[in-house]
Amino acid sequence: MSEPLLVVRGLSKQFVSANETVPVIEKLSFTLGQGRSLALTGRSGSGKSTLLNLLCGLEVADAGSIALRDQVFEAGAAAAKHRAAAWARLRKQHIGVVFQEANLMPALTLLENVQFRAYLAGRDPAHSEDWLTRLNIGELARRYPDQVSGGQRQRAALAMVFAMEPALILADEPTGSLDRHTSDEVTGLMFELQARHGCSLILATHDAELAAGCQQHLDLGHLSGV
Ligand SMILES: Nc1ncnc2c1ncn2[C@@H]1O[C@H](COP(=O)(O)OP(=O)(O)OP(=O)(O)O)[C@@H](O)[C@H]1O
Repeated sequence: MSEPLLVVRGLSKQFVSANETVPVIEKLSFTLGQGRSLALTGRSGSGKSTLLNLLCGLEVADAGSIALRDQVFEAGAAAAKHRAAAWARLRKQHIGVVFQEANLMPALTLLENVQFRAYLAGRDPAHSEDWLTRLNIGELARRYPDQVSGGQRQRAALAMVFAMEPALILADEPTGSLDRHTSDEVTGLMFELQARHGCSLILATHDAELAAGCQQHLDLGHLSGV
């Protein structure tokens, strides 16, 4: 087993709305080694997106702890402001997030989006155009996000993540809006990057083939007994 990058212990999260409490993640524990990939599966509503949000600090857990690189986040322990700042630093430099909606800056071209993401993470932006080319959108580098399709935006979002050379990639249905051929290419690239740069990968997916390509598997539907 490689050195652990991420150690999750007793993690719980519930949502409280006007008339009900929805327990989503209950006492979840798992470890992900450096350079390993983990498929996160489970039926719709089983908590995949919620867990990814917890793992990058966009949601706060009710109980448990998350240890990532040299940081330990205990639910309720550290001051919220300190915790938010530590998560923001991790997201800027070490966690690449690819969620269902590609999060590009509308005033920047695709190339500028990738360059800016690399720059923010302290990486050399010189390879940005290569990443767009490898994702088959090199010819769209100088277009703005609203001048390309949803699938092309998603590939640009992946180029941004690759250009920042993260320690951990969190991907929520990253190939959901792509056709099978492009999806296979993008997935291949993700696994190649993982192998070559030793970054770890957590993929929330409904795609059994994609899940089977990962080294570890966490089925949230199974864990919560649904
Ligand atoms: N902000 C919120 N307030 C209340 N309930 C929420 C909130 N966010 C998510 N939920 C509920 O938490 C549960 C888990 O949602 P989540 O989006 O994590 O599921 P998922 O497994 O990612 O689903 P899908 O596969 O459909 O994307 C669902 O029942 C959802 O309705």
